[in-house]
Formats: sequence, C-alpha cells, structure tokens
Amino acid sequence: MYRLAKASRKTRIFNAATVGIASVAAGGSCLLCAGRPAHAEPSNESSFSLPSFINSLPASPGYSIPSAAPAPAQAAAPAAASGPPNDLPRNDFPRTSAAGFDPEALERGVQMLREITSSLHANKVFDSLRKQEETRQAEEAARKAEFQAIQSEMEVRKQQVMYEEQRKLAQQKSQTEAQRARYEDELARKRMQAEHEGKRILNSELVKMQEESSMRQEQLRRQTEEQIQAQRHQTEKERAEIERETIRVRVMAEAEGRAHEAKLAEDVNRRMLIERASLEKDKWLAAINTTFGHIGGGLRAVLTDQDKLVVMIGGITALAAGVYTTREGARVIWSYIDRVLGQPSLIRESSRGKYPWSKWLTFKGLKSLFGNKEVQAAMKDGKGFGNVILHPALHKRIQHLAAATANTKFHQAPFRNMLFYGPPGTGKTMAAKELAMQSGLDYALMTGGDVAPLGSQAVTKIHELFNWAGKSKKGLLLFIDEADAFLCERNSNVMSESQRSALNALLYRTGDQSKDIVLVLATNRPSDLDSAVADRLDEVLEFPLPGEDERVKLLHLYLDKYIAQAGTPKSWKSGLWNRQEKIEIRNITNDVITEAARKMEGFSGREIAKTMASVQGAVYGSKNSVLDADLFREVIDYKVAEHQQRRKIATEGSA
Ligand SMILES: Nc1ncnc2c1ncn2[C@@H]1O[C@H](COP(=O)(O)OP(=O)(O)OP(=O)(O)O)[C@@H](O)[C@H]1O
Repeated sequence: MYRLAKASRKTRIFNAATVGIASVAAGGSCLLCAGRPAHAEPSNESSFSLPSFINSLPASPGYSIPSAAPAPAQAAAPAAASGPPNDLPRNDFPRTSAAGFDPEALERGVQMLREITSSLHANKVFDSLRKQEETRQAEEAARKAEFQAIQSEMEVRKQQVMYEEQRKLAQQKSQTEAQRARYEDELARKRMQAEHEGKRILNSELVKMQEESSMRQEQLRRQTEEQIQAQRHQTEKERAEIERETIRVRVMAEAEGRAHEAKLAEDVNRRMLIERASLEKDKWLAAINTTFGHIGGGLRAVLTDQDKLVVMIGGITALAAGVYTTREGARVIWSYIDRVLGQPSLIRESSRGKYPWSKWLTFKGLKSLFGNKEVQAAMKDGKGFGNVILHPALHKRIQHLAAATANTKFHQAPFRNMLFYGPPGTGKTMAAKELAMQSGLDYALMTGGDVAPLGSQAVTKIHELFNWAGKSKKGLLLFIDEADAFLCERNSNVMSESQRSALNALLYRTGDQSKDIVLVLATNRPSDLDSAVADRLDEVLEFPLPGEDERVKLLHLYLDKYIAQAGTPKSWKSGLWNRQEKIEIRNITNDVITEAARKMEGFSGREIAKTMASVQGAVYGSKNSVLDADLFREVIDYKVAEHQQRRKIATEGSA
C-alpha cells in the first residue's frame, strides 16, 4: 500500500513536474531545453518517468543536485508556470557540458518538484495547475484553429495573389505579344516600304536607261539617215551634172548636124518653096474670082427685086440690134460676175487665180491644186527657199516662221502679222511668196502705191480686198509691197483725205487677230509707218544687203539661171518661133565668181540678177555665144563702175 501510495504520489509529482516543465516551456523554454526553443508538442506522459530520471542522474560532481532550495524558490513555481523568464534566479556562472547543455534549469525544476511534492497543498496545486493547463490547451487549440483559419485564409489570399499575379502576367504577356506584333508589323511595313522604294528607284533608273538607250538609237538612226540622204543627194547631183553635160554635148552635136544639113538642103528648099508659092497664088486667084462672081450675081438679083431688098435690109438691121444687145448684156453680166467672183482690182498677183475656175484652166494652177511637189520636196529636205538667197540667220528665222504659220493654220489659231524692211531688191517679195507657199497658204500681192489713185473708191476697194481674202479656204498671206506709200503716218501733210480713210479702213480690218489673213508689209522706210500699223505687227524682219557669201551664192544662182540654162527649147513668142542659142561657159571657176562677189560690195540681190542678165546679153552680143572669164570680168567691172556712179549721184542728190 505504501508503495502504491508512493507510486501514485510519484506519478502526481511527475505530472506536476511535467506541467512545471511545460510552464517553463510556455515562459519561453522548457527546463530540458534551456536556452533552446520550447517543444511545440507536449511530451508523452507515459513514455517518460521523471523520478526515475532524477534517480538515474549521475552523482558526478558537475551534476550534483542541491539538497535544499532557497526560500524564494517556493513562490517561483507558479511564477515559473506563467511569469516571464526575467523572474528566474540569476545564473551568473552557468555550467555547461562539453555538448553545450546547461542542466541548471532542470535542476531548478527538480528542486521545485521536490518542494511541491513535499507541500501539503500539493494536490490542490496540481489540480489548479491541471486546470490551468487544460484551459491553456483549450486556448492553445482555439489559437491553433484560429491559426489554421488564418493559415487557410492566407492560403486563399496566396492563391488569389497567385491568380492575380498570373492574370497580370498573362495580361503583361499579351501586351508584350501585342507590342511585339505591332513592332514586327511596323518593321515589316518599313521593310516593305524600303523594298518598294528600292524597286521604284530601280524601275526609274531602268526607265531612264531605256530612254537614254532609245535616244541614242534614235540619234544613231538619224545620223545614218542623214548620211544616206547626203550621199543620195550627192549622187543625184552628180548624175544631174552628167546628164546636163550629156544633153549639152548632144544638143551641140545635133545643132551642128542640122546646120550642115540645112546648108545642103537650102537650094532645094528654095526652089520647092517658089513652086509651091506660085501654085498657091493661082489657087487663091481662082477662088477670089469665083466668090466675087457669086456676090455680084446675088447683088444684082436683090437690087432688081424690091421685095428681096426690103427683106435684106430688115434682116441686117435685126442682126445688128441682136449683136449689140447681146454684147451689152454679156458685158453687164460679166461685170457682175467679175464683181462677185473676181479678184479685187488692187491685187497685182495671186496664187488663187483671177476666178475660182482659173486654176482648172492653166497648168500652173492645176499643179498647185494637186500640191506643188517641188515645194513639198524642198520642205521635206529642210531646203525650202531654194531660189531666195538670204543671210543664214534670216533664212532660219523665215523657215521657223513658215513652220509656225503652217501649224497656226492647222491648229486654227490666229495668225501673226509681219514687217519685212530693208533696202530695195533684197528679196522681201520673194521671201514672202516662198513663206506663203511653204506654210501652205494662198498669197496675194498688192502695192501700196495703187491705193492713192483710187481716191474715194479706196475704202470700198480695201473692204473688197479683205472680203475676198477672207474667202480663202487655206488662209491667205496678203503682201503689201511699198507699204509706206499708203500706211504712212496719218498726221503727215502729204496724205490725202481718201488715203487717210483707206488707212483707217485697213486698221479697222486688222484690229483683231485674224484666223484667215497673214498681213505682211514690206517697206524700205519702216520709220514712215503709222504707229497704229506698227502696233499690229508681231514679227519684224530686216533684209540687209547681201554679204560676200550671199553674193557668191547669188552669182552662182543667176549664172546657172541666165547662162547655163539659157537657150533651151524653141518657144512661140509674138507669132514667131524663137530659139535661143545655148551658151558655152569656159573657165568661170569658183575663184572668178568669188573675185566678182568681192568687187560687188553694196550690190542688192536685184542688182546682181540684173548684172548676170547683162552678162547674158553680152554673150549673145558676141559672135560665138561663149562666156569666158575675160568677158565675165569685163561686164562685172562695167557694172561695178555703173553702180558706184549711181550711188554717187544718189548721195549728191540727197545732199
Ligand atoms: N535674196 C535674194 N535671192 C535671190 N534673188 C534675189 C534676192 N533679192 C533680190 N533678188 C532678185 O531681185 C528681184 C527682186 O526681188 P524682190 O522683189 O524680192 O525684192 P524686194 O526686196 O521686194 O524689192 P523692193 O523693195 O524693191 O520691192 C528678184 O526677182 C530676184 O531676181
């Protein structure tokens, strides 16, 4: 019994010690683990026996348990259960094992347990301690549940945070993806743009290269064509030269043969002619005698018979009246037709012909109707104005004007009026005609001097002229030569009233730009023109006296025209068959021509043409129709002296 009581007491002490240890652990550390964190789980009551543990403690001097505890240690038990570790007795010299374990707390716990065991109120203390322990465990369980709730809440929050983080991450990822797609898209677009730009530049360079190559090819083709043309031209020229020479030789041979034949047959012919003439005379005499015999018989019969006489007189009178009436009627009708369809009297020369049907009646007119092939060919070659020799710059300008006028007509634009001025005989009229032909227009030529004699009729005639000019389908170039004669300054005293009216009529008709008429004025005194007339002019061209180069060309032109081509076919003139002899040219070299051109300084084109006509005259005046260098020089020297004399007289007259 005693042993049982002792054992139960020991068990209680153990429990109390356990509680005490647990209290110590609640204070921050258990007695077994002093200096280390308290155990989370309470120790198993049955697995460990404190008294046996105490008894089994070694009695080594280092682990000796004090036999008596100091008085304050009794109160320390409850304090140890709940109080802070600061209330524990100080241990200024802690004893530790080699493994670092400090058994002091354990010793104190054992001491306390011993005190409790020895106390009279041990049971109560242990009960209260158990209750406290249970309460504490309940609290602990509640805290644990709370802790678990908090932990699960934490878990939920953690999940939420994780979800939020993932969502943000996904969002960020999608943003990054979108940004990356945008960036890639932009890069792709830029790359495409760059490629496109590159292709465009490449294409434009290709096009440029193609253009350049086609231009080069075109230039090459043109050059080749020009060379071919030049060669062809040269060949044609040479062939023409050979043909001309052949014809000349043949004609000369024929002429010589014919002259010889004629001489042989002359006597025979004369005899035959005399015989034929006497036969003709007899025939005519017989016919006249017979006719007069019949007339005499008839007259006798009429005069003896009165009725026949009356009938004859009546018939003759009726015939005379009929003839007169018909003639006057025809004259009236013709004057009406002339007024309506005819060319105005002011026109001296025109490509249109006097009447609309005139072109059908002449070879030249017919030729112009179907297009003048020579002019067209000259235009094609760019060698128009073949017979007009001008300074190269002036020549070029007139050609440009011809082309521009042709285009103007083609595009139905208004024409440009022109003024040609310069010394007399420098080719103004010729250039105007050529200009009209090359631009495909009709031309009409009038002289300013023809207006003054018309008096009061002048205004009507000017209007008539412009009405007629406006009817041309092709357009008409109206050339007024000596324009200063009637278009001079209106304030001048020499101008008559009718002339002034005529000028006003012309100003009225040319006030607007015309689509039908190109007005070309020619004058030697441009300063005399009325200011209103000058205002109507768009192009002003000066025709100077020919320079040395032009004089050489003019001499060649007229040498060919008046000498080389002279005396070709038989021509019927004034009821006679005329035949000019051919002229033989000897030793007229380029040097001779150039020498003559040098001497003829100050000559106009007309004077040069006339000089060559004089050379022709001199040749025909000689015995053998041969032009050699001596005869040529003689005529030129004579003409140069004459020219200088004329100039001297003119200078003296003006002084
Ligand atoms: N540049 C030239 N080229 C060829 N021949 C010319 C040239 N200039 C004048 N002639 C000759 O002189 C003649 C008169 O020429 P044209 O009538 O064209 O001169 P113009 O300047 O109109 O003279 P004007 O002022 O006296 O009317 C022509 O028929 C031609 O034979």
